[in-house]
Amino acid sequence: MSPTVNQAPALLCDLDLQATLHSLAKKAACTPLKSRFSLEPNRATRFSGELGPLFVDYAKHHIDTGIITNLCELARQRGLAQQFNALRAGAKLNNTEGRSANYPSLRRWASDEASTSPQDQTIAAMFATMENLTAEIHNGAHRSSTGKVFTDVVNIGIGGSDFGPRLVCDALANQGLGTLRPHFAANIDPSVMTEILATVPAETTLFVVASKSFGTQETRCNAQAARAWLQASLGLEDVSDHFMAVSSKPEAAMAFGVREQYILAVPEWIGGRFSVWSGFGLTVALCAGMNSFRALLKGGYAVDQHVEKQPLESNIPVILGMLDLWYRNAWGMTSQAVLPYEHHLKLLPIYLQQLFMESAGKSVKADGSPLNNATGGVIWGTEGTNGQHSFHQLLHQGSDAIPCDFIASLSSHNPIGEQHQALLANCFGQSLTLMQGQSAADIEQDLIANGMDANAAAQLAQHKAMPGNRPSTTILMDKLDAESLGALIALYEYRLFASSFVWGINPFDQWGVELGKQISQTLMGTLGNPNDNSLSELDSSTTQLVTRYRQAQNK
Ligand SMILES: O=P(O)(O)OC[C@H]1O[C@H](O)[C@H](O)[C@@H](O)[C@@H]1O
Repeated sequence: MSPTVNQAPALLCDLDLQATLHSLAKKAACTPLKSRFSLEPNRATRFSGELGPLFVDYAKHHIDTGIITNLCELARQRGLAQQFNALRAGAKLNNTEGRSANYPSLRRWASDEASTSPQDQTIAAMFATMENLTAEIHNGAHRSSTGKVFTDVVNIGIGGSDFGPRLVCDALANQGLGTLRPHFAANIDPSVMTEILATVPAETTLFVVASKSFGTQETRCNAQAARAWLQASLGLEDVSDHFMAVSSKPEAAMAFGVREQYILAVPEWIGGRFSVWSGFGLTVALCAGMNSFRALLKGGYAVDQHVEKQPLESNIPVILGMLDLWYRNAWGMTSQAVLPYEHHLKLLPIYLQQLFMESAGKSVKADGSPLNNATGGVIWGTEGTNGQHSFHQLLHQGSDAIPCDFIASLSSHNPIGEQHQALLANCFGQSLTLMQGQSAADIEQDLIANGMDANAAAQLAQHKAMPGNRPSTTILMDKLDAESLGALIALYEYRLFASSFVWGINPFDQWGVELGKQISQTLMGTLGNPNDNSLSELDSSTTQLVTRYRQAQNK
């Protein structure tokens, strides 16, 4: 290894995150990414590692050994290891709601590690109910109101009660894991439910109403619509055989009309966007099998083990979390692209949008004091190669550098000729191009060599030049399955925790979504009631919108 890369800057000795990171970044920016590879022949092995069923390569980042040491030292100074211990011990890290966040305990259930703590017994009871409900549907013990075996499951839920099971069911689709067809209704837009109901058979469709609070407007409306449709289609008043519920408020589910034995109760401390590991995975168990659900947890458990046992410097989720913080706070980067080169991970970007943006979209520390640094940025992306014919232009030549995550499986469940090889060639080619770029001088020379006039070549070369030097991570798995998916989700979860804990924010609450809900409830009355005079209290823009809606109803 070259001594220039190995020279670690002095360890961080103060806690002013912004200032210390800036001085580190200033120094790091002097070495272009591609020259880091020539300076350090072992760079790829040094900055990569196995994480359960995943292989993570983070060598194409603006880092060297010294920077990693410094970032980990910062994490240490901010008490990251203690925070992880507290998380595992069930401390109430979600301080604004007085709840713990012990997600590893859910995944431990799928391991051989036995525990008799009261919390683990509650978890075991939840999964036993889940297993029974699933078995009764699969073996036909629980049938529809007309005595038929169920063929379709509609998960009615939104946010954390939708994204997780939707992602997992889509990821495992077409792997021959189950016979029940999954459908997902989240949005309150009536087109969603209408279109699902047009495709499912009333006699053999089971609705899983998934809502932690059982008070969410979208979910209640969609569940009511489903019930009315079943009653009308089957000519029956009692259609309760077609409903199951997953909730932390079983009494509210019962009041809605779900029978007690079909309610899967989930402990209150499990937050929506972390709930795929819990009873909220019921639709996964129904449609892909309980074994797949267990394998998902096992994949997550492998990451728990890694995070618990590895020192910070070789702790992959911690390093990725610190890189998020590095780019956000020291390089001023505002967004992060998630680019799955695997069709069945196409929902990962929207899953991660909720996980990261609802968790780290905060402007105060956990103790309520103001932050003097930026926190979570924007997460976005789509499946490769579609993005290459669209926003990759901005990734390559736009004025903002955006770190990218490339995620791929090494073999396909659906091979056709060399298509999967071509997919991977595109994936690896994109991260290489983002890093390497191409100078205007090289392009100009090529153009002239191909006969272009020197002036025209000089001008065109400016448009074609690629700045390069753009960082990315590549995450590989042998084949997409429940276990690798579980590891992938847990990796992102810990990565989020690492940056959040170092920032000092509470990543487990989401107060920012509440006011909008209240206002839309008020507007619901205003929109529907022409005699409602509260319009005078609204701004002129909102008044205009409400008036247009009212006029449209009278046309
Ligand atoms: O599961 P529910 O109680 O219906 O909540 C569904 C979703 O709505 C809330 O507004 C939160 O923003 C999400 O974190 C939550 O997952």
